[in-house]
Amino acid sequence: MSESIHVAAAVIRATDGRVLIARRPDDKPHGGLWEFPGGKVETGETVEAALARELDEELGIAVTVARPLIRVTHDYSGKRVLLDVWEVTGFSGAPRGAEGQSIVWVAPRALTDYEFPAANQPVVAAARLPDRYLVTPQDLTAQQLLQGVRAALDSGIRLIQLRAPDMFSADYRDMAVDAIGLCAGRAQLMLKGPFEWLGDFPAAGWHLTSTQLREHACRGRPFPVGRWLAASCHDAEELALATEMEVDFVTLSPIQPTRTHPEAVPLGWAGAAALLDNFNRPAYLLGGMTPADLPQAMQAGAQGIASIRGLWRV
Ligand SMILES: Nc1nc2c([nH]c(=O)n2[C@H]2C[C@H](O)[C@@H](COP(=O)(O)OP(=O)(O)OP(=O)(O)O)O2)c(=O)[nH]1
Ligand SMILES: [Mg+2]
Repeated sequence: MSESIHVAAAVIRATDGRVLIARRPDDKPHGGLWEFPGGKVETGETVEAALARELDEELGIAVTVARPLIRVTHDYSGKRVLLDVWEVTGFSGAPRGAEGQSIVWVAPRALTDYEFPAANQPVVAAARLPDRYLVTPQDLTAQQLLQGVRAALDSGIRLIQLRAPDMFSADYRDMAVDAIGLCAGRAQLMLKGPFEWLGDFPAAGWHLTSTQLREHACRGRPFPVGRWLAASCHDAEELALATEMEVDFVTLSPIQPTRTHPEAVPLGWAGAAALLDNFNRPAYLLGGMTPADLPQAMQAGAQGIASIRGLWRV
């Protein structure tokens, strides 16, 4: 296959969280579909320079703050595109459709109402997901857990995994119901438990263990898109299974040595970056991460960090 076309694109986020999308002109490839503004990186140009140039040309704005969000490789019938997507949170000027295209500011959850080119599915997921994924600690009472979830919501956490491996099943299920109620309208809750419970909590997303992933990946997604599906991955093989199963996002671990899994060999930053280079979906780095690690996690190609102790406040 010929070399891929490198494209710089922007998820431009306003202070109220809404994202700017543009309608591709009818006479261009994928005409009429919505897109994240951007265009081809020119020879000798850095991605950041291309991003700044395209957003000036297409929207008349000057980028001041941007960070790497996700890189997606996609084959359009023999034409390979590398979408290099950056999140832009600072710019000067008022965006307008400088090439005559329609533009619209959309709430993240409403992005799924718009039709994008095929490569964009993981980009839309990345635009909807936050940069921190809280995983709840073990060995807590239900009351302590719910108190911690409340504190996390108040501190701005928007994605939470209810992990309670030592809890009896009935207690976990009760707590799941309470946690779903607490998170409603404020955060996305992800449950982790026996595969047979999948259908019992439709308001919650589902986070598969790597064992469940290995066992069930060949059958594809267990439920349609629209409900979040995630998986725990530790190596290239599991990331490939996550792609096969069409999960929405993954955790990749361990990055650093951790107390939870002292025996596991850490991937390190370089190991994580190499794995993510060949993976097309949002990934949270897990294992010894704190919010201070966010910039480095993003540079490594991750959506952000997942953490137990690094994000738990009580
Ligand atoms: N900008 C952008 N391009 C996308 C997205 N999704 C997607 O598949 N693409 C593809 C379509 C094109 O094949 C390629 C980028 O093309 P483009 O038409 O924006 O390139 P450009 O701004 O340099 O335009 P031109 O000078 O070639 O007219 O990437 C997206 O969300 N944003
Ligand atoms: Mg363009």
